[in-house]
Amino acid sequence: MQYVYSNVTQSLNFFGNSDPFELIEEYGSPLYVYNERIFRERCREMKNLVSYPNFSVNYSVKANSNLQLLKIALEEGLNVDAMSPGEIFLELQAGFKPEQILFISNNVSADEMKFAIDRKITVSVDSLSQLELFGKINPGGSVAIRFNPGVGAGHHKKVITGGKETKFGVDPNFIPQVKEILKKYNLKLVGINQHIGSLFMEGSAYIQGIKSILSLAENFEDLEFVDLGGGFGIPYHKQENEARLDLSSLGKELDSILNEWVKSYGKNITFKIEPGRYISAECGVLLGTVHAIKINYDNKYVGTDLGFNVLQRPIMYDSHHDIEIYRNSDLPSTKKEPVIIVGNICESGDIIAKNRLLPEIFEGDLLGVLDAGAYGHVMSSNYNNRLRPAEVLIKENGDHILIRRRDTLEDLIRCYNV
Ligand SMILES: Cc1ncc(COP(=O)(O)O)c(C=O)c1O
Ligand SMILES: N[C@@H](CCCC[NH3+])C(=O)O
Repeated sequence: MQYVYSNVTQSLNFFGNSDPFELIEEYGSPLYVYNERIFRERCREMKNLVSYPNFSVNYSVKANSNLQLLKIALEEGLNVDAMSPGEIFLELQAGFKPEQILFISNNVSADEMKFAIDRKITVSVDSLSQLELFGKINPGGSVAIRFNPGVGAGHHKKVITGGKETKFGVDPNFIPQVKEILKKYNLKLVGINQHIGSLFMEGSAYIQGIKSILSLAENFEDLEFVDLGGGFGIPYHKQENEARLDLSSLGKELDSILNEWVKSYGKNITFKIEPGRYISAECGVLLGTVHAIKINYDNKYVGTDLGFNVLQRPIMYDSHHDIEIYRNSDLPSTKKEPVIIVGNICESGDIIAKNRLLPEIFEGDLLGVLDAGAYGHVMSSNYNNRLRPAEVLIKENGDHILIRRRDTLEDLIRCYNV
């Protein structure tokens, strides 16, 4: 097999003892492939972000909740956040204890809130009405609150979750009402949290957000934790040598802010962070197959099985993913040309890469979509009644194992009443 374009995965020995053609032959195309070594490395980098002792890395499993990866995160000493009863269910299945889970709820039903409370999982609510609901369900209980101190950041407006234009968090102007509701239901506020948004590549907005949430925390006595949120970015433009987020200087800055703050607060509370993408994006490559090449008017289209049912990020946020080309024949690619890489879904927005300058691609080539381990499979769907791909793990010894099977046609009719 030749790496026709880009050797990012080759230099990482990403596919271990196999090559993409062998994996596709065994598990079908398209296919999500995860590298265990890289996943573990990212867990450790986050754990070592600061030297402040009471520090918890809560993996935000919405990025990738494959059960096998959750078990590895648990082995690495991470805790988790959850956004839904489904995520809680998976986390408990993976072996996390209730005290390792923070349910960061958003507009949940009473039953969903009860689901967490019954399992002794801390619930963070993000509106006054949900705080009232919590108080009615669990008077005298312990609760956390998500605040929105006004700072937002992210790679796209759809993923900015702090500031004035988002549904998330409680506006700090309502702190008096928060206190009234806490008192009314005799609730103990154990923690506060925020999340400014997803994907920052330099730490200034994150630090600004932390300063805001810490100054807000001073309104409350005897907190047990402040959760600073996630959003740590990864370089999606590896083929152009994009720099990594400088974790070392971010960690130093954090350490000095946190140590200083606990001194004035008078208690060594726990600080939590909630990274999702940073933990799982780079351990994942989505493999797909080129089935057709065509020229429509002036555009050259590369037709693949990588529809937006499989990876939604490009259609949803115009996100960039680097693409590698693998070939099992001697066909030469002599020139680079702009191509539009498309999937097999019945919508003209079904584009995975627009006007990408790549060496000539042929039918039968495989493509590797890099950094697909976060918000990849979890956001995939059965649109057009296509089957969601299998997920395979390249273990640390280089062998591969199937960690989620591909959908079957029978799966498509499983929920119908016929
Ligand atoms: C509340 C919350 N925490 C954590 C995350 C994880 O974000 P990221 O994957 O950017 O680290 C998200 C997603 O943006 C989120 O909404
Ligand atoms: N799904 C988004 C990130 C959103 C994170 C959840 N709040 C992405 O793919 O970039």
